[in-house]
Amino acid sequence: MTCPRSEDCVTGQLIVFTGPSGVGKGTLLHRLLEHHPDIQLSISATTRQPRPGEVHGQHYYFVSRAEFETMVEQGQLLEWAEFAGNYYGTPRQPLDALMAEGHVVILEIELDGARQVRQSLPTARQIFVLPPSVAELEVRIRERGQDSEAAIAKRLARAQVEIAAADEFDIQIINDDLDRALIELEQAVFGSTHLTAALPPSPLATQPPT
Ligand SMILES: Nc1nc2c(ncn2[C@@H]2O[C@H](COP(=O)(O)OP(=O)(O)O)[C@@H](O)[C@H]2O)c(=O)[nH]1
Ligand SMILES: Nc1ncnc2c1ncn2[C@@H]1O[C@H](COP(=O)(O)OP(=O)(O)O)[C@@H](O)[C@H]1O
Repeated sequence: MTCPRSEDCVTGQLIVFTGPSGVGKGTLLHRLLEHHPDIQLSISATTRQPRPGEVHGQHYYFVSRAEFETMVEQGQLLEWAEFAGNYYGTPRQPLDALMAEGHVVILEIELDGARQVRQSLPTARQIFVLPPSVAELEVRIRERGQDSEAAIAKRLARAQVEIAAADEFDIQIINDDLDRALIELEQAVFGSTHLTAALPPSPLATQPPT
């Protein structure tokens, strides 16, 4: 993470980024990293099968259930959870290295994992992304076309529980208009009183800074 004036910069900042399946987490993070390539995304381990276009070691570490259970037994994971019939977890060692280098690191993880991190790393900033409505969430997850009917049903059922927990998080962002949600995410990550003031105006900002 490079900053024009180090005293204005928050380095080694951990961000937890949570939201129901299909809400737009991956889309928002992809756009955020286009504008802020220094931000690091933690690469999770999962037992889910790769989706078309997903690459081992880039999107996830795709592992077997036995391999995942070994990672848990050996304490290799900062947090882990079962979600929609698969395991997901954050490898501890690569995260520790990125944090030691002073990066802004984002964990894109589900609710149970966010709760574990809230206990173990309470200084992590926790952000929850909400859909404009549950109906819109279902439209998005269906139109994405990457999940079976059974998976969609499990994920939508879980979404109700996750949405009900949104107020546990430091910041809530409604992903209705993507550009506006992205500006809110940028400000949530950098802190509206910290880096945004030190950075050139975001190419995303359509409003003059207040
Ligand atoms: N607890 C935890 N959840 C994770 C991790 N990696 C991904 N997830 C979450 O697992 C859920 C399912 O992820 P995925 O199968 O990629 O589906 P998507 O949310 O529809 O893109 C999402 O809520 C992710 O944020 C992890 O390392 N730990
Ligand atoms: N603001 C938005 N308005 C409409 N569609 C969106 C918006 N944000 C994301 N999408 C679409 O919703 C679907 C799910 O987005 P994705 O980023 O895969 O969600 P998640 O990573 O949270 O599961 C994708 O097809 C994406 O193009």
